[in-house]
Amino acid sequence: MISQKYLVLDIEGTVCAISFVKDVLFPYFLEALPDTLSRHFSSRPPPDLQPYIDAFPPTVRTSYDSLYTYIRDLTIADQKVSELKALQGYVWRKGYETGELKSPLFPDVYKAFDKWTSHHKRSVFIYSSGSVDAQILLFAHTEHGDLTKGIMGYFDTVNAGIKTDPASYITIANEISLKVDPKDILFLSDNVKEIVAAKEAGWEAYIVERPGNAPLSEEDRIAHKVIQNFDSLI
Ligand SMILES: CSCCC(=O)C(=O)COP(=O)(O)O
Ligand SMILES: [Mg+2]
Repeated sequence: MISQKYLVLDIEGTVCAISFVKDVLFPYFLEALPDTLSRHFSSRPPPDLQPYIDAFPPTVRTSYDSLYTYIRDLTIADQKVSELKALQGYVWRKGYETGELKSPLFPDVYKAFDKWTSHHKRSVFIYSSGSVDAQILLFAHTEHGDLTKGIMGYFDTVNAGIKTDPASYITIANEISLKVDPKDILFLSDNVKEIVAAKEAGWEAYIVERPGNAPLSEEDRIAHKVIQNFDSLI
């Protein structure tokens, strides 16, 4: 059981496997990309797509080919840039709404959410490089139903900042409550640089070591608390 009232969770490598993002979500996006861009470059471009395309640099928006190559390369390189993340969320919406995409969260996550939100009166927030829209879709369409009722707020690189910058965690703490003691917030992530940034902001932070995550060094294990699931936190 934890003492912190506020929990802030990373997504990829923490509540779901990296393979779900790399082997399911990204391929879905890359497969849908040609059709999405063709519609944008057609004689009747969908108005709701326009702002997502406008966010890319004007020099690459000049033709289908240059925009396609630019976005494909960013995706393959797993660049955490906000315009790419926003477009991915736009494209994934259809997959989630048709049932083609379902988020397979680790089994302990469902159990922990239930306990934290219904019994223990913890407030759960999400902080991911994926866009807020993409985060909401992921939690609304899990293999065990919609978890969004238990989530108090969502943070991404647009409304909070990059995840390796301590200033982002200060922004989030202020959004949670201006009166919050940073020690009362626990951040869980697979990424050691994010854990370091959160701790610099005064938060408690644990590394989550899930199957398929990047290996941790001995120094990481000495410097930080490492957990393999959420069972010890409920
Ligand atoms: C919620 S969107 C899917 C995951 C994603 O695109 C991503 O970049 C996740 O990064 P995280 O910060 O959750 O490790
Ligand atoms: Mg992660």
